[in-house]
Amino acid sequence: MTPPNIVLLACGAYNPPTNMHLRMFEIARDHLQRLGYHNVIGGIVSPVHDSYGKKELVSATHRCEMLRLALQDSSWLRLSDWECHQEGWTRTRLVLQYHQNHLNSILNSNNESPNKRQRRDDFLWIPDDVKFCSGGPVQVKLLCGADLLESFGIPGLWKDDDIDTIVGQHGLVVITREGNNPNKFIYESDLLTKYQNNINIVTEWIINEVSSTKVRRALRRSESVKYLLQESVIDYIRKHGLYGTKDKG
Ligand SMILES: Nc1ncnc2c1ncn2[C@@H]1O[C@H](COP(=O)(O)OP(=O)(O)OP(=O)(O)O)[C@@H](O)[C@H]1O
Ligand SMILES: O=C(O)c1ccc[n+]([C@@H]2O[C@H](COP(=O)([O-])O)[C@@H](O)[C@H]2O)c1
Repeated sequence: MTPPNIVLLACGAYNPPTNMHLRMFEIARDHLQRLGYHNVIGGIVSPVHDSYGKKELVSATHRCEMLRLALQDSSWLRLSDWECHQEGWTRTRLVLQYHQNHLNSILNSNNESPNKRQRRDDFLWIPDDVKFCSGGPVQVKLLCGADLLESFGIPGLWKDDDIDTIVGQHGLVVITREGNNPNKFIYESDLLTKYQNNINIVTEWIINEVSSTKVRRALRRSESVKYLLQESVIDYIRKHGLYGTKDKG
């Protein structure tokens, strides 16, 4: 059987997007390549809908615009504003399924008519040097930090069925994060242990505890955030006076 082509999808608030949000994709792809998966063909960043209602969340318009700027130099990562344009918040399982179905339907129509490929924006981001037409379908895996994995254990937050589908059918790539212990968390969960082969833990040795919360705090206090975010994102934040930067020059 032809192995599936892997697309990594990360979801979150991106309020604002930090360099670590981008780095996650790079270290995940490196890790998978070292394990012999040379078929990681793309990465999707999917910011959450405004109605998710997280503290201090700026509008999806701003978050999408900041992500667009942050991703503009990447050849293999793209923003998806699909989640933001839905009527309300969408569960992550459905986001993964939407993208997987969407990419596979493009792939199928692409097989029928190669010219169609040129016309589909969605496809243009897949690097040309990737042997995408190996025939395998696309499998969209969830890329997340270890804190998101551990949020599976918060009572009532995620549906058990959704966790089953996300881990069993899509798969997880988890980046370690200070203060979390994903291996122990998996060990303590029967469900996650059952699907252990579908979970890749990527150890981030260059510990980088940047978080959007800390960046917002620094901005509010007029402290520098240079090198934590892309320059273009910092300019955007200042231009629009986001996160308390209004009137601070
Ligand atoms: N420093 C980091 N190390 C590992 N994963 C991270 C890091 N920062 C963010 N992530 C991951 O990025 C994804 C998107 O996260 P999110 O937008 O909630 O960022 P955040 O910095 O954790 O935000 P906030 O501080 O506002 O809660 C999540 O899977 C999260 O675990
Ligand atoms: O699908 C779910 O049930 C689910 C439950 C909690 C959080 N999520 C997603 O996890 C992402 C990060 O959420 P948070 O609260 O850790 O910033 C965000 O994209 C949410 O849509 C998803």
